[in-house]
Amino acid sequence: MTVRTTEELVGKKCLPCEGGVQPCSPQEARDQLKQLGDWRLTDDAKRIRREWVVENFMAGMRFFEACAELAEEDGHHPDLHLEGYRNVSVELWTHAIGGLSENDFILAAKIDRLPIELKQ
Ligand SMILES: C[C@H](O)[C@H](O)[C@H]1CNC2=NC(N)=NC(=O)C2=N1
Repeated sequence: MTVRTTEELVGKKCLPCEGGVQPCSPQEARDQLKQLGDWRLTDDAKRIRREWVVENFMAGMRFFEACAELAEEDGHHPDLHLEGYRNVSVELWTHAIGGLSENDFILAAKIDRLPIELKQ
């Protein structure tokens, strides 16, 4: 997988993924993550995850709504978690291949640009 800048990723659209392609390697993922916000590679190297603390529960739900609109637009969907009423985390992986593809980094770059009401 070619490492792309945030600008390049934001300018791309997720491609339908029907499986049959190799997930990107942990090293490729780590190299690509350097271009993004505070995303971490999960221990199994199959997903990327970012966390935020938002102002309140509804701020979390508004952020999820914005993520959902992105996902529907791109046809690629995050795992969304809202725990302890203000702890938001988003996980991205490509289900069809059981690991990471460029789609995940495209969506992460776009999520990084969404408005979010962080806890003051
Ligand atoms: C055809 C289309 O690519 C699939 O239905 C999409 C839908 N959204 C998806 N989202 C994620 N995260 N992984 C997938 O493999 C996936 N597949």
